[in-house]
Amino acid sequence: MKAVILAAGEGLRCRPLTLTRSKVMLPVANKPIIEHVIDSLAKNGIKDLIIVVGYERERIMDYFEDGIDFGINITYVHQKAQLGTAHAIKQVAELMEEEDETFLVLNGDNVIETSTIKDLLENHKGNATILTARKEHTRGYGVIICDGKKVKKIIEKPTFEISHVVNTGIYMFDQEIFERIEQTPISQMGEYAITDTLQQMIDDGIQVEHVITDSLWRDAIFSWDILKDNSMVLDRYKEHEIKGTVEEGAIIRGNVSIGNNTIIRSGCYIVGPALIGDNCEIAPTVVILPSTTIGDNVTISSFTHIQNSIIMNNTRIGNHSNIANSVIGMNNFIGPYFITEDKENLKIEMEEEIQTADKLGTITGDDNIIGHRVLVKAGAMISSNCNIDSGKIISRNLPENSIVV
Ligand SMILES: CC(=O)N[C@H]1[C@@H](OP(=O)(O)O)O[C@H](CO)[C@@H](O)[C@@H]1O
Repeated sequence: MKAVILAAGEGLRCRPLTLTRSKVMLPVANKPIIEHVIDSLAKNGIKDLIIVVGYERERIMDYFEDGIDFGINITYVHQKAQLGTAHAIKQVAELMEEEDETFLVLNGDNVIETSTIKDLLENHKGNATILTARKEHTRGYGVIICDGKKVKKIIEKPTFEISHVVNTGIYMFDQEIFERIEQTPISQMGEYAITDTLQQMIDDGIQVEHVITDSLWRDAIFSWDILKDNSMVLDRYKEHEIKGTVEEGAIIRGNVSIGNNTIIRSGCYIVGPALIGDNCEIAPTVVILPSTTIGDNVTISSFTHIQNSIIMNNTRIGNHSNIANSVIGMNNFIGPYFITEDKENLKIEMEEEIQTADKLGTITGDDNIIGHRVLVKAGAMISSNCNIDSGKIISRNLPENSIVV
């Protein structure tokens, strides 16, 4: 059986992190989100995968290549214009062979575990089955009204609460779906939505079923959501290994992974769950607290504290810095005494709506140069390619290529 991963969109609401990579390539537990999906497919015995790519597609294709290193054969299809989920699925029609009676469709930007798709694979019946999950807050999702296994209605992103059963965007379809997609009209949002296709099938009397999962399924809607994804994956992570060097006098507590060629200097205090990649240098007296992931080639200087954060590859952080509840992108050069302020239940304006982040410091994109003694106020985001002079306080979002003097 073939699987199809939809990975063409940018993930606008995850900017500034998605200015340089698509949402599916954002790292969670030191792996792109889409790699968690691919791992789950490979572990469930799926051998053939089609990835629908678009925005920043080279990054995806260069990383996974033909998929052999990831235990699966990958073919790529280019969706030239992002015209919705039904339009994305339609792109793979020509690659389906007669023996592919049914196929699995997944979003590339959702973190899942091996068991998430098991029940769907085992319980698919008829023309279409939707994998659903129960969620307390359903804002931003499609929700489902059902009668037992039978789906009665699928309502895309309702503005009021109707149901706590959400559409995960993971489906089993048979090939009839392609004809159904042809008959799907464009939505008011200007997209061909697979949820409209499914609703039309239901209206035409075709049985659409759902299977509910209790396993991990996390969709990062906003950039700060990857902090929670990261901490949930780290809590479940079982393959901890210390490959690098831990000097005498460094204290490591709980589940901590340390990559090849990484050196943890004497006097460091690291509490897991935490992941540290390859070729990192963690200077004496650095403190790393739970739910932190540090990428490859990262240098952290003395007396710096990091907690519940993601630090991506090739970043340097100066001494006496304090980073909490933050995401710091790739190739950043950050001077000493860099402080991120953080706040709980932070209100952030996005697309003219107020969103709430449970707890957030800063989100910083890639390729920034930040001087010493810079303070970033809670929720302020630094985009990419910015240059910030020493002693500055950043209290609002900085657009790309900003120079703060
Ligand atoms: C039109 C469509 O396919 N909508 C899906 C899809 O929404 P996106 O905004 O495209 O991510 O994925 C959601 C799950 O991530 C699901 O809840 C929703 O119903």
